[in-house]
Amino acid sequence: MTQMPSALTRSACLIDGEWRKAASGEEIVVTNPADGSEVGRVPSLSAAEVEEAVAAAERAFADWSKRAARDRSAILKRWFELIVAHADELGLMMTLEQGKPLAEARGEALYAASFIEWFAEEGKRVYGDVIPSPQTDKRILVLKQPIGVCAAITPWNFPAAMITRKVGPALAAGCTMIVKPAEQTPLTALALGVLAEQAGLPKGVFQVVTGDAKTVGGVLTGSDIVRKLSFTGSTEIGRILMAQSAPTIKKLSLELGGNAPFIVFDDADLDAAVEGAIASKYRNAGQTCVCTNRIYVQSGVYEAFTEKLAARVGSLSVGVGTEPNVSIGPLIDDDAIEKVEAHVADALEKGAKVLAGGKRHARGGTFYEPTVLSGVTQSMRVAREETFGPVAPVFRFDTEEEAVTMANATEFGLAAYFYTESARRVWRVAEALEYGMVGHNTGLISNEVAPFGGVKQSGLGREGSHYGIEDYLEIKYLCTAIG
Ligand SMILES: NC(=O)C1=CN([C@@H]2O[C@H](COP(=O)(O)OP(=O)(O)OC[C@H]3O[C@@H](n4cnc5c(N)ncnc54)[C@H](OP(=O)(O)O)[C@@H]3O)[C@@H](O)[C@H]2O)C=CC1
Ligand SMILES: O=C(O)CCCC(=O)O
Repeated sequence: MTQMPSALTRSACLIDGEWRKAASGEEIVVTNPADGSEVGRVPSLSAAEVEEAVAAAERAFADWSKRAARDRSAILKRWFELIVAHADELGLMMTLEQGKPLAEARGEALYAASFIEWFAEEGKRVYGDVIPSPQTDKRILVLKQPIGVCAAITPWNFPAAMITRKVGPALAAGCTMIVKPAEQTPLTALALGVLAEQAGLPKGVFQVVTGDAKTVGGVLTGSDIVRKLSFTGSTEIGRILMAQSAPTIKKLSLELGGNAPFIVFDDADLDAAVEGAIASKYRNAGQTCVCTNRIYVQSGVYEAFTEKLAARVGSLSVGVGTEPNVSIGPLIDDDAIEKVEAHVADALEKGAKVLAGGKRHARGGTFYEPTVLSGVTQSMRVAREETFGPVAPVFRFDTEEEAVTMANATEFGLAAYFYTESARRVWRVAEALEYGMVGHNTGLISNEVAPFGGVKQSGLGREGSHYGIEDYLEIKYLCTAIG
């Protein structure tokens, strides 16, 4: 059995510069989704222990926020370099606790590092403003200051990148941050803590706490000291955390569920569209909030596109992420595969047809065959709910207006994609899609320089890009009389 990389593996939480177990001795067992075997254990902290982390973050903020941005940047750069230097070990760790194939996992380690590097630079460019005053004896200035102690609650699908995308801007801005990773993937979060220590981040600036979600989340949302919460995960939990944050009027960044449409017009380059659909749909076995959830294809190319897509999907290999040339690993757990099965069963009952896959993979466990369904309609569950698995339901449409209407018929608004060779259509469709991110002739849109985030019930705020650091800054207006 492949072992976790020992130099980065911790079974204790990083609190106030110390590696601490739960006083109760309680632990959470972390398993490999490929075979259910145990890959590690982490503490299940009590509320009081999480409160200690909050107090330590407040103490650390006093010094960290006062440092020159250049000094914070130098430490973050070292952290970035260490993450890059350990990309292989971090990749292996993610494959073992999350399941994604090694190449994807290593890619995530580098993607995660890119947010630290980017915000190490952006932190030096937090500019204020001088506003022309309506009165001659006054001057009006705008200062930007770090919000204070921040908390992050992160998901299992990107065990490293969803942490660094939040911690990078927070720390660069001068905030301190406590992270609660998902119970399925805490080891990568703790490994980032090991590298943060090596980089010289002062104690209390970046802390990782593990434990029961309601207990930890209750402390982080209830605390008056925590001034901001950043969450990536389901819309359902986002709503709960928003409500829990209301009494203390916390600032919130919420990256929630998606239901991404992928529209292929008659004039699209079909081969490019098929490759885009493969990249967007089957990345991380379909377990990404920006993964295509619904494919809309115009009538003139419907048969040609679905045929090509099904043939290409047939070439994807399913297997354990540590095996060579695997493109699709296991789903995260039983709930995930049961949801995929239920969505496929519902579609088939209502008249859809299987063009590829359509059932659990012969390997057993939570492996599911990459699937293509044709003859899909808006009445099916796959049209309304995020499947979060390797299933591509293909819908048919006739007009541009119809495609846009169907694409927008959802409470979600994270990512959308469309393929067309018409320059006129690019503007019309991009502007009409009610989404925070739109890919034209591409199925991959995420990187550290672009603003990631959604509209409607997909969330609040933007991560990455020069906009991302604003979410960790307060504006202070200074009016000074000079007369
Ligand atoms: N937008 C996205 O990127 C993601 C979307 N999803 C969607 O959500 C579905 C369910 O996935 P799931 O893992 O359950 O996602 P959740 O939203 O439940 O989990 C995300 C994070 O929230 C934490 N959490 C859960 N409940 C609470 C709570 N009451 N208070 C505080 N923190 C809490 C989890 O902790 P713990 O792990 O300890 O329970 C985890 O750290 C998926 O099928 C997918 O559709 C899932 C993950 C990411
Ligand atoms: O599912 C998510 O929330 C993570 C999105 C990964 C990406 O940055 O593309």
